[in-house]
Amino acid sequence: MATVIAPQRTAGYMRARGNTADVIAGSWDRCIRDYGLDPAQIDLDVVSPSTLSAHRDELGEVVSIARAEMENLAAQISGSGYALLLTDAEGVILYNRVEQSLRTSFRAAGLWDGADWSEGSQGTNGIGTCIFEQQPLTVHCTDHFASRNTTLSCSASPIRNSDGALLAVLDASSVQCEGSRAGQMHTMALVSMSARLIEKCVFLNANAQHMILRFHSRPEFVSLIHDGMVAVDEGGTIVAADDSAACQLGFDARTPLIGRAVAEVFDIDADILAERASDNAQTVWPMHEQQRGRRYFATVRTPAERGRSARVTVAPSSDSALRVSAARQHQARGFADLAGSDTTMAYNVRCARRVADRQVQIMLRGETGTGKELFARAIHAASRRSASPFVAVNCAAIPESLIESELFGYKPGAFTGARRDGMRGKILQSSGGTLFLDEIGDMPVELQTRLLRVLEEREVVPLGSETPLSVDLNVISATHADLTQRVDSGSFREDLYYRLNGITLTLPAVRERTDRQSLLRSVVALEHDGDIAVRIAEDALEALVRYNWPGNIRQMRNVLRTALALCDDLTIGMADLPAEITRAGKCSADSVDGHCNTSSPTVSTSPLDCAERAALLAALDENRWNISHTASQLGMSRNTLYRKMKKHEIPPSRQR
Ligand SMILES: Nc1ncnc2c1ncn2[C@@H]1O[C@H](COP(=O)(O)OP(=O)(O)OP(=O)(O)O)[C@@H](O)[C@H]1O
Repeated sequence: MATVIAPQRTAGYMRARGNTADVIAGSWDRCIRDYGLDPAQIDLDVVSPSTLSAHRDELGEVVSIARAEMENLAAQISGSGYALLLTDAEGVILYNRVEQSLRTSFRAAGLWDGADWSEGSQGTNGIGTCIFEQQPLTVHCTDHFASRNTTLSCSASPIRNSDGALLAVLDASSVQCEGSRAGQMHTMALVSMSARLIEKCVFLNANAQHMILRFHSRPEFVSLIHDGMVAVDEGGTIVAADDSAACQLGFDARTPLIGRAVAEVFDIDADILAERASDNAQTVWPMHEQQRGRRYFATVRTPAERGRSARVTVAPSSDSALRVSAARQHQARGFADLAGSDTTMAYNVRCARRVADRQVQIMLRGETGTGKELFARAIHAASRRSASPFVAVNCAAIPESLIESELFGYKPGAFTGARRDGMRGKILQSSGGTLFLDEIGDMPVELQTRLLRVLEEREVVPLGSETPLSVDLNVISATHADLTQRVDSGSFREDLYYRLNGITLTLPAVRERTDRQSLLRSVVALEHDGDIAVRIAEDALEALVRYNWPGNIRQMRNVLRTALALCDDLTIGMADLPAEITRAGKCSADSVDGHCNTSSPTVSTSPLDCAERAALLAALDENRWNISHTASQLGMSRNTLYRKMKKHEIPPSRQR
């Protein structure tokens, strides 16, 4: 018998059918052709309690990891009328998180433990279609195939195991079809972030017996949801990798990474990894990828049998980039503290003081961790705006789909998943004060257009509203990238670039600063709040000054914080510093840039050895510290090169 589709729904279906690539149209097609479903005749299948319990057992600890994250997510969307659901890969709901007052309506809609929401059973729906497509998606109102489900709006994201196979689905559903499909983007982004976080925990637990390398091109993103993770066995072979690792390294899938030696992919091998692995994996190391020499930062976690218990679950307030960014420490420091005796910093402070109150938009440039945000806070504190808020937004840390609502805010009920009372965006929150837009180069182009309009018209229109609100906006922006290149490539609007760039101040990297000693002392003072002064032993101070600090002041703070915790009698010595830094201290006084130049007092001082060492360093520099390229230029194997570097105490990656 032919499937009958109600007339008002046929039009929507036919429109969708015009686009065969559309996932909803594809799903409707399957419902009719493959599953033989009739939209008016779809009943709910519910498994028995014993079958439900068997489904839960099969997923094991994934259920408890997911439940912990669902608590966090529920706190974020509370009051928005959404239920959170966890299903297995067959579409059976294993666990629900629904507010007490909404339980009856969700139960009536079939969004309850034991119900089967696979596509073959319920037709097109968030859970079932997500399982088929294996990608995050929203199925909104009449996108649903079954007539009985057209009041639902569901955003679902797959959860994969460490081999990439589908394990479960996390879904946020509403039983009241409100707003547009596009309005679900906010909910979709939150659900996807939670699903990624659950996958991270699953990956760590599944590979507890291996070393885990977590990496990102920016040090502050290491150990957060966007970092790449690879598991490496004792022999140095990559045994598992996640999608983010593959994507950062330029692969379409994880498979090309599996089975490869870690030393083929990065300029590190199993020995170096084992040396760097630690229980808590707090130390962030620089390393380079072999193919193009791209630099990353990484932590290495010890295998479970050598470290403490390695079972991982989601912390009560999970570590998404958003939350961490908000928690960053930025104790106020005035210009006087920041300038030091470095001439570039002194120039920056002089310029900033002059323009702070002159309606000149300041753009700060500098490598990561050079103190751009702290500098922006100092500008704000020195300006007439200091009594009003300083509001910081890191455009790179917020998923693209959330930047708009974060910046411009939204009206109550602007989209489902939104807070009931709406939200004043960061632009309005900063009115009268200063809006600090960090990593402005990562702002999507459409939002650049909206920001430009706000800057020109001094009015902001929150999402879902038509009423403009006036705003007294002062923007300080920051970037580590060369924005002129982005302007040339069309990914950054030229008019916005000139609007924001009244003056550019470039903060020097630590290795370029001439006041490294006083900077170190100032950071120690900041980290140690007791009355008694902390001493730094002479050799330790020399090593700290000589090291070239790729992560700049942020890395300096981390190293000194650990050293302060480890040191005896409030004296930081060589033993309290990481090996990378003490190696720098062993170099001769004429070393350059924190790595040894031609000789090392701890190894042979024979002229032949010194010459070999100098030749190795020159070749490594020439090849941007790419081990494969250097080895092939010198006509030796990578292993021989590593052995020689070890002999001459040359660290495996240049600390840039
Ligand atoms: N002069 C300073 N003295 C002491 N600590 C500092 C100084 N400058 C920066 N810091 C600290 O270094 C860390 C990094 O600073 P900040 O976040 O301002 O750098 P950033 O350049 O904005 O980094 P990113 O580009 O990665 O966002 C912070 O913890 C900050 O408090």
